[in-house]
Amino acid sequence: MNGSVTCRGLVYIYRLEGYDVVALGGVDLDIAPGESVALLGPSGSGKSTLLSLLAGLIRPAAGRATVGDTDLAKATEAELARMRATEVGVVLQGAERNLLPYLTAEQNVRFAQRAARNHGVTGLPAPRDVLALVGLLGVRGRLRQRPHELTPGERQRLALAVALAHKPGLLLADEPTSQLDSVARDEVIASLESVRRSGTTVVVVTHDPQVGAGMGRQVTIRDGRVGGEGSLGEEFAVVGRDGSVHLPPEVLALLPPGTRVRVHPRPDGTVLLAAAQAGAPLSADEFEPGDDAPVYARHAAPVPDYSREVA
Ligand SMILES: Nc1ncnc2c1ncn2[C@@H]1O[C@H](COP(=O)(O)OP(=O)(O)OP(=O)(O)O)[C@@H](O)[C@H]1O
Repeated sequence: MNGSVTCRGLVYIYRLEGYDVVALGGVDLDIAPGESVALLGPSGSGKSTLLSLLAGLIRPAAGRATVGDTDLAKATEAELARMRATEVGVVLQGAERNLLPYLTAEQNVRFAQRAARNHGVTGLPAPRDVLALVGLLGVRGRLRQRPHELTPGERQRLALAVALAHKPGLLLADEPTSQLDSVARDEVIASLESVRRSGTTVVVVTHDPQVGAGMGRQVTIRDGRVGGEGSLGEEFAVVGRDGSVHLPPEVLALLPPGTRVRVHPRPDGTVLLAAAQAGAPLSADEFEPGDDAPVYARHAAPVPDYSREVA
């Protein structure tokens, strides 16, 4: 597997009782094989959701995403399970969640290879080699120690080793340095760099600028969309199952809840028109993109038509 990632107009919606949360509102992103990328952005911007999608743990609501040769929207459950077992390594937030506490470091890595073996993968690396890759081999006999006997930094590197046990083409790590001191953090950054040098694509969600600086490229996610690095520079809103539209925050600031808007279909898209002042006349004909817009048309926002794509 070549470890590449492609996302086009990727949308994910959490369906909750009575309302939807649009976690990703049209992500465009390309990651080349062997790249290392930090996903940065404020809390709640959709970073972990994107990671879960790339890991094949959840499915896109709309848009396209491919990891290597796997089309994440079209793959069957069995194909996604195979991808997870053979091609993608995932480090969940919190090292302990990735480790079995009663197994030694070496046994943890060996255990993590079982799923790949069950899928017929042969020629897996020796656990010692995987531990060496993340810098854990030869550290005071760590091989035979259990997770609680390791330092926090070593535990996190063991979590990386477990995710790499089946030699995946793509490593996805969610906040691998949270709650580590600066020395341990630097060790983890060095391990990630060594993983990248081995040819594995590395995608890391992080709040830590130092971790971001240690990656080859930083991609910022804001409000469920990729910043200037990878987007087409368009703003997206998504039509929910009940027909409601979740507007981007900057548009919501102009059109607060309760605002009356006219929805005007046009050949080139759909336009929302809202009066700036009570009683101001509304006419879709008066809105011409690029024109010196009248005051009420400044609030017009073209909304891409996702209604056929969102199931
Ligand atoms: N299981 C869930 N159910 C409902 N909404 C969710 C769920 N998980 C995340 N969300 C919402 O989806 C949006 C994106 O969340 P996500 O966890 O992907 O962001 P994040 O950038 O990883 O945040 P953080 O940096 O805090 O981990 C947020 O509005 C969040 O509240």
